[in-house]
Amino acid sequence: MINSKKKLVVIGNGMAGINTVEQILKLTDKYEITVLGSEPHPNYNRIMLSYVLEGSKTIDDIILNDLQWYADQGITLYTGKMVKSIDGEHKKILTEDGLEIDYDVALVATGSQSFILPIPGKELPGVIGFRDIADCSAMLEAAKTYKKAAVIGGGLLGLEAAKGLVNLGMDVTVVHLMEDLMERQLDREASAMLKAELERQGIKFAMQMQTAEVYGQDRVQGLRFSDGSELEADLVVMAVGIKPNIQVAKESGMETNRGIVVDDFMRTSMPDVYAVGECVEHRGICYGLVAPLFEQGSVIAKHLAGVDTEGYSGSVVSTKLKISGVDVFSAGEFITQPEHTAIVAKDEWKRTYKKVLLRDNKIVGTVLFGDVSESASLQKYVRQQTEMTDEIYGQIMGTGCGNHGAKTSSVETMADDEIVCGCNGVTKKAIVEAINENGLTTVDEIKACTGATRSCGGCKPVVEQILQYVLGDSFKTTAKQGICGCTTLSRDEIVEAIKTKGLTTTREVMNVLGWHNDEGCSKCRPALNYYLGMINPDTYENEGDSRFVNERLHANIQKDGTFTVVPRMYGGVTTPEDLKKIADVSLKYNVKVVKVTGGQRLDLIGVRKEDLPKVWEELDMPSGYAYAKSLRTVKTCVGSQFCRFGTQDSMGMGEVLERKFERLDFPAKFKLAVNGCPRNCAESCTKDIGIVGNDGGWEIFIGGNGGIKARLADSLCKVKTDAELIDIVGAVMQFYRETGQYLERTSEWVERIGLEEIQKAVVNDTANRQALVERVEFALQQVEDPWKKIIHDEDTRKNLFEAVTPSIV
Ligand SMILES: Cc1cc2nc3c(=O)[nH]c(=O)nc-3n(C[C@H](O)[C@H](O)[C@H](O)COP(=O)(O)OP(=O)(O)OC[C@H]3O[C@@H](n4cnc5c(N)ncnc54)[C@H](O)[C@@H]3O)c2cc1C
Ligand SMILES: NC(=O)c1ccc[n+]([C@@H]2O[C@H](COP(=O)([O-])OP(=O)(O)OC[C@H]3O[C@@H](n4cnc5c(N)ncnc54)[C@H](O)[C@@H]3O)[C@@H](O)[C@H]2O)c1
Ligand code: SF4
Ligand code: FES
Repeated sequence: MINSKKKLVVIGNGMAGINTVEQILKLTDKYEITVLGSEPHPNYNRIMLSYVLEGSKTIDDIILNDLQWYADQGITLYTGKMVKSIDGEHKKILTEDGLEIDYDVALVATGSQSFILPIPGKELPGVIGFRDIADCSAMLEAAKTYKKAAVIGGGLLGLEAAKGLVNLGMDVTVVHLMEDLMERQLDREASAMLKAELERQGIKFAMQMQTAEVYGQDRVQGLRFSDGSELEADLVVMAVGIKPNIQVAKESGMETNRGIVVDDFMRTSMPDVYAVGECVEHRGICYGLVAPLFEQGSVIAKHLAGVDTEGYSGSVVSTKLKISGVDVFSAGEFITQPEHTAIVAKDEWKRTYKKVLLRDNKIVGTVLFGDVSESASLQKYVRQQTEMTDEIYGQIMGTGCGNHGAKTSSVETMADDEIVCGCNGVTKKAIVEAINENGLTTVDEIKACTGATRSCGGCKPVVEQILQYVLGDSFKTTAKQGICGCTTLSRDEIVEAIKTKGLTTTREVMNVLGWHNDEGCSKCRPALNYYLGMINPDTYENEGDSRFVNERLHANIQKDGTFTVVPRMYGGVTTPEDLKKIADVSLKYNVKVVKVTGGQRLDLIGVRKEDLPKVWEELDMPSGYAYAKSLRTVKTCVGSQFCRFGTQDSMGMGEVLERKFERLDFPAKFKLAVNGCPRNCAESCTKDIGIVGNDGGWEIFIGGNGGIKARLADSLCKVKTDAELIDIVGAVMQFYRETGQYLERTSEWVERIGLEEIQKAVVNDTANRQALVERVEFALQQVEDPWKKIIHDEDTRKNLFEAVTPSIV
């Protein structure tokens, strides 16, 4: 039988080449396909090498198409085969070891190689790039013996490599040529925030350093810089960019420049020879991310299958750094120019930064740090150069009022054509249709069906949300979510392990429970610090470094770098003597504003960091904990002492409760209110615990919230005596402390645990209530006033308050 199929030979078994083959196979079976790759492996996910190095994936995990796949598709695969050139006249592919393979159509997909700086010593053992499995294995092996690594280049690759090496226990310095990290993707602000976060995660930096030489005898021993200084290193990773592999093209006489020159249909200057991927130069641009390469592959697949296509017209690229606990996103233009209108929001406390650039009111670029929840929408707006409107402003900035006030980044409001998976160009609509039409129930099934999540994996949380949204109640997460990217363990598993294994420090938890990331991240470290303190209140030593800056300094940082001081005023009641002290201190330390807070306290705004201990000393009042995940305030109404309607002494009870439970740590901030009668002047309905007096005693409400996600409190129970009230309040607090997830407010906790379950634990089961009360009493015995402690601690005063700037967790 005569084989009527055309011979398609692909040179390069990497991500772009095989993605193109996959797209061709979806459209046509008219090609007999042969693939030649110089690496000894089947096609794997190069992007995930960062995760292999970091320790969260193995080589096996990152194989995209195993050998069986090639066999199943009828593809002839040659691994470890280096192609030398293409003989266009005789239509043959020639390999370095003398093989000749006929072709009708050839596709060059040879990718890039690491750019190695042309400096003395570059060939010393221990100097490598980071491009393939071999490089990754070499680094994993080196880390077993050697301890000091230098990564040259503070771009995406260098930073991911550095984090991986830190995880392997190495002492890592990133040597960067420029003033800012990732200067090709980020502006100065985001770069600085990124650097601070990575330093916190254990990476050191040598900025604005030009490497002149790698020195060493039989192996690298260090770097010498152009200013004559040196850095010791027994492993050097060069991550200073990439160089397209164009040798085959040059040898074959194709037009090349930096890359292989192609037209909009990805045709090279040689007849019937196409090119795709990082080796390509299209309209003067060589791309280094998979999304544009897969778009190129789609054009080739359509063209070769005879499906109409407009051709490839270039891509707007966006990038995300793949380091757990560091969310950075950038798309389009990112440096503010005079012609731009810039929308900028920076939150130093939450460590988030958002910049959106407009030109002629069109969205042309964005940089996000810390909160990248709007990245998908912004990517679309940048790609389409969407006109800025009030609605879009409200959506992406999460501000404004009226209809566009609410932050609406949920999948429910996401447009159908919004691209969810940037790497593979998969829209929300495609995912929803795939779920509905094929009865999909897991992210893995969506991956197999649509390709979403298959490359960098950055879109997985959104894909999971879409799945949840489409399936509603029948949604079950199959892939268990860890508390952060450093672990797959849930909050309950971690708390259980701390108890059963007797773990005592955050580092011990991370080591014993196999954290992917030795240092943890800004999500898990404060959470572990809380769980450890909650479980071992008497023995656990609070780790200040694992707390947010406000909790370390016991004051709230403001946008101008000054702090606020809120002294405790039990039940919102003060005295002329205390007011006088507050006035004196405010005058003496030039407090900018004295503000009455929503919780009936006085807020001294604008205190300089170095003055904080002196302010506390002279105030001689307890800390009001306005900065902490702790009992903030007990708001009270006038109550029966003075009010005509009051049946209960709300001021008195508020003071009792506040004195009793102050300084107790909770998963999140905690607020109370006590009212003398159901008129509810102190607004119990929006508090974590709201107490309302009635004729026969008190009614207790829980789970109220007046914040972004407002929620009216649920009635928990009615009690007759003050003693019963205090017991149940204590039991609710302890039950929340023991079962709440770190940062989960009671409004979410009540919804998650269920009101009935809480009633059972703290109202109906009196023995359980008693046990909770005993545990909360025990925890309360350990608390002390932080301000008092600091006032008498010279070292802390000097190091924490008189040092130049606080390092922000
Ligand atoms: C560690 C790391 C992390 C990355 N992270 C991301 C990320 O998060 N997001 C993102 O979008 N991109 C990321 N990238 C970039 C992405 O991996 C590349 O853009 C993509 O792999 C390029 O695909 P390609 O097919 O053009 O090249 P490659 O995947 O490099 O494939 C080319 C293949 O051709 C082979 N070859 C070369 N010459 C010949 C020859 N003469 N004969 C036979 N075979 C040959 C090579 O050995 C190689 O296997 C990352 C890259 C690295 C190294
Ligand atoms: N998360 C991701 O998307 C991701 C991750 C890894 C790699 N990649 C891709 O892989 C490719 C390679 O990444 P890369 O970071 O090497 O490339 P890059 O070109 O993005 O960054 C190289 C960095 O090295 C710096 N540099 C250049 N010469 C230097 C010198 N002599 N000394 C010190 N620093 C020097 C540059 O200033 C630049 O910041 C890129 O295409 C990148 O997009 C992407
Ligand atoms: S809640 Fe009742 S007791 Fe309290 S101030 Fe208002 S009316 Fe008076
Ligand atoms: S965005 Fe990279 S896999 Fe989806």
